[in-house]
Amino acid sequence: MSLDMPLVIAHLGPQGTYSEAAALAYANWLKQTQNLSASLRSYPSITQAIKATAMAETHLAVVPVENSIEGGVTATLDSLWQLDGLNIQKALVLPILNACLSKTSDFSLIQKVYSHPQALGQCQGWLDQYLPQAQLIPTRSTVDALQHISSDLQAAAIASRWAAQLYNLPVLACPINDHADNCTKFWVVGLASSQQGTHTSIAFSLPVNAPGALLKALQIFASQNINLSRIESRPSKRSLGDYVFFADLEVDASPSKVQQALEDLKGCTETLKIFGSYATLQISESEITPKLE
Ligand SMILES: O=C(O)C(=O)C[C@]1(C(=O)O)C=C[C@@H](O)C=C1
Repeated sequence: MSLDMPLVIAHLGPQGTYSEAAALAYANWLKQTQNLSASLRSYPSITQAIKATAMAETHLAVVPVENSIEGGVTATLDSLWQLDGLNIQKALVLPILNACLSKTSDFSLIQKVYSHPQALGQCQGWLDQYLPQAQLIPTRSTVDALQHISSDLQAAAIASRWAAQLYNLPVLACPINDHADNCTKFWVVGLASSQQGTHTSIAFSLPVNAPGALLKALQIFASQNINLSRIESRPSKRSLGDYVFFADLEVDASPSKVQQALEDLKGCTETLKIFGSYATLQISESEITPKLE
């Protein structure tokens, strides 16, 4: 990969996923603010998109990290814990308006609903109310769900309205997410170091599974008056009850205090990963669906 070549951005594909929309919004932002051109490259899984960037096959990856209804995207958190060298360059927050797509307009005919597990979870209440008879089937992305409905009148898929438009499929209902303000945060990750921004993200494991071990780590932030805007645990996969903790720290007012806190944190964690500091871009519905009225 040479520095002269246009930026390549990895994302979960195929064409028409929310991840592609986030990657496009970021590419547009790069063009407008830095006159940089970027091309997108789609991968069959979030893990593969992140790995491609860790191995320098692409410059960046745009991956979902957290949804306002469903919470953390485990493939992203687990990959960032396992791989080395990646830093968060930017966070993007996208509104997510899910649509129910099907070739039938008769709800009572639908026996199967396909989608990405995050999208199925975001519409759980709607599915229970309108399609209680349907079996919910997870797919690798919202767009991967669409192949199942092209010839099956008993199937529906959950995807975006622009995916419906792109693949010429009818929208039965939209939006169907259980909360109107449904949004997903994406991280732009890359190998470059990132030191400026409003938030710093970290992940750590504890040396002992003993009373007070987590408290001791968190006390460092409390005593430096650093607010945590998110804390989340994932199984370490070593043994039952052993966890890795992911935290986002607000750095705005006090980058030097955060620096000091991270130094102190090294002393009471087993492994500490620092993913860098970054700013957040809010993307509006009109920026990601330019072709829809
Ligand atoms: O399947 C897609 O379209 C994706 O981009 C993945 C994904 C996710 O993993 O959270 C992205 C945003 C939405 O929350 C739903 C699904």
